[in-house]
Amino acid sequence: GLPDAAFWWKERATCCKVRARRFGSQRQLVVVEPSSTAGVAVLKLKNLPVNSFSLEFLTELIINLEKLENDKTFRGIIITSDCPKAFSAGVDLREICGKNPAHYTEYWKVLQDLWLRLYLSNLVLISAINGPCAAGGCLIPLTSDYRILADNPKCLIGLNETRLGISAPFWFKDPLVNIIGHRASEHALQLGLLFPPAEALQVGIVDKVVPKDQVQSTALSVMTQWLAIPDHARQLTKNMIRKPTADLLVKHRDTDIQNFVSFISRDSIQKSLQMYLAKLKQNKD
Ligand SMILES: CCCCCCCCCCC/C=C/C(=O)SCCNC(=O)CCNC(=O)[C@H](O)C(C)(C)COP(=O)(O)OP(=O)(O)OC[C@H]1O[C@@H](n2cnc3c(N)ncnc32)[C@H](O)[C@@H]1OP(=O)(O)O
Repeated sequence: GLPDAAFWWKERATCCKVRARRFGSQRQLVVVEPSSTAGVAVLKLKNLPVNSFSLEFLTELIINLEKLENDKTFRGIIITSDCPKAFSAGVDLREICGKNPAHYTEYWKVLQDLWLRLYLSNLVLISAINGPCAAGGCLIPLTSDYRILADNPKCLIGLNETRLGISAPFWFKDPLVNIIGHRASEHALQLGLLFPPAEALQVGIVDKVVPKDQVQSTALSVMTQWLAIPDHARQLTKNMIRKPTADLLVKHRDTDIQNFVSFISRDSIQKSLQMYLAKLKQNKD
């Protein structure tokens, strides 16, 4: 529950800061701005070109989320993309291709950290999804409290892992099941479906679809509704609903890492990821 998670966060926060010093990059991959609504921050993902989850980007994202969580002036965060091509292309395939087990272990731990930080956040999280959102990229919307998608045929959203010859981990699957239900998840996950906006709304993977230029303003007005509820009551309720799902990862983190590392290290898996990456590079607009 929360004490466990608090323990993990403290320990992992130190690791994140050490890692951030290691990268020492000048690029700002995450931009946080106060919004026009008091108590609301807008967090912009800016890892060009497609907000793929590199280790450096994940580290910066976690540090920024932690700062907001600990800053009592903030009650809610709107998460959006500052990359014209995508909300997020998910796991950076270069992080899970051609590296060694120690790297895969570190990477997976950090991805778990991000998930826990988001899923158990006390703040109201709203995803303003203004671009395509694939596989691991859905980690942010699926751990948010509310999801708004831009009404554009390019804005596909879903867990398409099977199309890469891999499987989504249980902690991607569980929030999806909680949100869209068992049968729809069974269908979406096995076929690796990427939903266009109208279908995404129909299946329930997003809560609202609006024209792209209204995503931000809609997120702010939805946030106002959520902030009308007293924080302590909303937080207790959120924790009560999410704790059983979160506990599964908190309790099985090490096994999950071992499973991931042995799965991703297989030659056959490496081959299919390399093929997918090569295909992405060929299919240029
Ligand atoms: C016992 C069992 C245990 C189970 C253990 C679990 C197993 C593993 C679980 C791993 C979970 C992984 C989750 C993932 O997230 S995998 C990534 C999936 N992502 C995708 O499929 C999206 C891929 N990208 C796209 O579809 C498009 O790029 C996009 C629609 C987002 C944008 O299209 P656009 O045409 O505008 O741009 P480009 O395609 O030209 O992309 C620009 C450059 O970015 C590179 N790129 C894109 N996505 C990625 C990525 N995910 N990783 C790395 N690089 C990426 C692309 O190649 C272009 O690069 P270049 O400009 O250099 O060519």
